[in-house]
Amino acid sequence: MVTLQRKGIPDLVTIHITGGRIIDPSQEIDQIGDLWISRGHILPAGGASDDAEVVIDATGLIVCPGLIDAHVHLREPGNEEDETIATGAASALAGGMTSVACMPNTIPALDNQAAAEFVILQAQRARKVNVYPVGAVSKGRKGEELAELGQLVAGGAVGFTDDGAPVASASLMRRALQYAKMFDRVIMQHCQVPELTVGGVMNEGFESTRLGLGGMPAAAEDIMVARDIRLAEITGGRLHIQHISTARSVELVREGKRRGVRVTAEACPHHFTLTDERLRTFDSNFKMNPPLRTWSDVEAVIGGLKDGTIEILATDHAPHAPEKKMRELDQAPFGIVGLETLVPISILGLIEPGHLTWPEMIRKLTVNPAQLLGIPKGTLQPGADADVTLIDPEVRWTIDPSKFLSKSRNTPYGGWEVRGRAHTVIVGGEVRYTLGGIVQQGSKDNSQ
Ligand SMILES: NC(=O)N[C@@H](CC(=O)O)C(=O)O
Repeated sequence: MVTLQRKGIPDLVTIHITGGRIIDPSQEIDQIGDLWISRGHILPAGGASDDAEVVIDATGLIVCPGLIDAHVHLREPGNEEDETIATGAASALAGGMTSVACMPNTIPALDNQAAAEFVILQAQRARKVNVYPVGAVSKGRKGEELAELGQLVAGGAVGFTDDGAPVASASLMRRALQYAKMFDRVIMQHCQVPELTVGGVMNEGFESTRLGLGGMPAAAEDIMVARDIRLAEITGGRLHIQHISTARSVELVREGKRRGVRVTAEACPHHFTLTDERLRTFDSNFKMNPPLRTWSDVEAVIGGLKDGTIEILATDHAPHAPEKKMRELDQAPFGIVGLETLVPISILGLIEPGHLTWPEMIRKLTVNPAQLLGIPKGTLQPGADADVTLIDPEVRWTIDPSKFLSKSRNTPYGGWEVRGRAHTVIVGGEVRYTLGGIVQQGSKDNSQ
């Protein structure tokens, strides 16, 4: 329960969170205790001398560093009918995130300093979560010429990707890995050999043959993962494999790490909870890129999450307006929303079956993505920015897409009965969300 001892919630008050299970993998903490926040920062244990203006009884709740999603699409500019930075940030907040990294496949592409600065400005205006732009690797995401990576970094870009499309050219990828090293930034790759997926709608295999739908072979991903690990090895650059989906790719990353290559990987909830059999419904909410694979791939992704080969959980939140997603399966765009279902679906897929412990899962949503993006987040250390997520791990609820704060509804999980969700979300020392909705704060909220 949130008790306000003053009328309204003023900015940057002192907050006392009592009796929660504090899980902070950055400090190897997992214990019942209190957390104090004042003037936007975490206080040392023992807290403030004065009474707190806001007291949150966190009995039965998990208190952890604000969750970070390293892979979201916010669609602004260019496709505001699907999502805007403000609605995407609200959706993130409702899902328990305090920071997200947004992909550059906007129209125009996020490939220059002004575009990166625009994202940050819009996020500040929305005043929901921190939004970090990821710049394009190539100008216009055309895969021909390197974008101005240095200027993008100056504009606030935390990494580079042409996501939505791979960097198909090996020589361009090699140069990107070399060049980004100068800024200690990561190249995030949507791994797919494009020639092998032309006309593909779903995973290539038994199900696609049965349904008569164009296939996207697992090898299209595997080959690109193998190539790029080798390129990361010869350049010494940092490579991040986005939305890993095949058994062979997981094995390649595992082996690359063993050799000391600077490679990391992320997995999305749909790739460890769903398979290509779902396409038998011809429902476009099961159409995403990379596609849903087979059970052996799902098991391999879970294996990679368990042994640390895959150190990051991310949503690939890809909103598409209903009129687009309702087209026939081969015409509908790839992608599903994910921000508001990340926590319960990860509990369902990873915690309930005993694949990961809570601290292991929270590590993949806090300190690990913070390291990937090079941002000073993902920790409850004294002095850190007070980005904190309280999770109710037991509350049972039914996923109802009509209630999403995202502008889009394209989820495969509608109607699923799940357990666990964000209870209260604090960003920069401000309570911005509690179960039941966005907290309106003073006159400043949404007005600047
Ligand atoms: N992941 C998806 O299925 N869709 C992404 C782009 C992409 O990666 O294809 C989108 O922007 O919609």
